[in-house]
Amino acid sequence: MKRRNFIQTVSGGAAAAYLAANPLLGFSGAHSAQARELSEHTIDQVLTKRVRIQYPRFVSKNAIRGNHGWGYDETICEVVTNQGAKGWGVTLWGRSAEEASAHLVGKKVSEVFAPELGLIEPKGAYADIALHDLAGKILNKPVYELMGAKQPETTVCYSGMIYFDDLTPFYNQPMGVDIILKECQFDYDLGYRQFKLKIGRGNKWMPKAAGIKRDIEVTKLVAEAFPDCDILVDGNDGYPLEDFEQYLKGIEGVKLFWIEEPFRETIEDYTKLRALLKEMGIETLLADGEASPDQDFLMQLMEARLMDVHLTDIQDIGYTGWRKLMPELKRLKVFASPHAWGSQIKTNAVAHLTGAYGNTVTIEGVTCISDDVDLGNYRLENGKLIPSSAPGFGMQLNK
Ligand SMILES: O=C([O-])C(=O)C[C@H](O)[C@@H](O)C(=O)[O-]
Repeated sequence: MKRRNFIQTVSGGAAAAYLAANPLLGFSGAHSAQARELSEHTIDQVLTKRVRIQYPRFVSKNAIRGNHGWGYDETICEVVTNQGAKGWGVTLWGRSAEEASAHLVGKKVSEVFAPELGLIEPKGAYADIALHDLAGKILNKPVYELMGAKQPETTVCYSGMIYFDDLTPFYNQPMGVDIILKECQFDYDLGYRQFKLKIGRGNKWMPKAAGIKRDIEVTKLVAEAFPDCDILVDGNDGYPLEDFEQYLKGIEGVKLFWIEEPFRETIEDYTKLRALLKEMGIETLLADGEASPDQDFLMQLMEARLMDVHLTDIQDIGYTGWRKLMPELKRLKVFASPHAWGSQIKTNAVAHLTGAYGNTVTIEGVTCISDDVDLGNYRLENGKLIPSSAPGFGMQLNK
């Protein structure tokens, strides 16, 4: 995976230049007072913990991966200061706990973190999200406010938990398409008004023609049963362009809010897909950049106007990386939707980021249950996710 280093590009001396070029709302005079408060805390510990996250139902396969199951153990980082303040969050993939600990322990919070920027040095990346929570908790502000927004911009939130559950055996028989409708109803009752359907059953799990037929059937059934909801589809890079054309023809008349990662992104295939959509009179958004993102290539896609929504995962470039990316997306007229699959811990954290920066077309919702984590006061209202206004991310570790 190629990671354009968004954190590095704003580190050290470059940080001051970056800040000068990207003034954010709400920081002017508050700067030094916040820095002073953060300087009263010295980091004592950078801990790694595991918390159990459970899904409200079994989550099955997507086009490329087998059953996701009932949940998983999430690795989180907790940062503790000499004053007893604690902040925590999911870690960044591929970043080192040891490096973060060596860099952060013994330093004042203000030396490693600036509210208007995020992490100052990339060495602390493992704790990037935890430091945002910590700073919010010390300054007694929700993270969106820490980043300059008095009130969060609220965004619709889609259910990202609808997998190929029709293929899951129940007493040795696949459950069939009804289960997808039941799951949509379950999510509707939770407050979702957007459903993301996984497609690409023919990539691995069904004969190709039957898989495309099933994808079409499921999409049409959901559209018919929930006319007041948006439908998003995600091929997880498992839908070659020719097959995807068949799928689009099969669902004629169904409005898609977005098409996500139908195939591994290339300029050539996305150019053809754009042309096809135009020819078929289909208006939708093209969302990409989640799976093994190559940020330089994504930039090329965006500049060529072949991608409408940027999806890189929050654990990939982190909070600080996303904060750097957000103004670039606005300049390119591309929407944001930091990918949050995995757990509600991520969904909730993303709601603060998008709450502060806006320009987000929807947020990935993953409803969870956990004995280890109090997931805080987040609400789905009219399909929109309202972030907690408690300090930090407003979530607590139960043990
Ligand atoms: O957009 C999404 O939520 C994903 O594509 C998540 C993936 O389905 C994830 O479950 C995986 O990697 O298999």
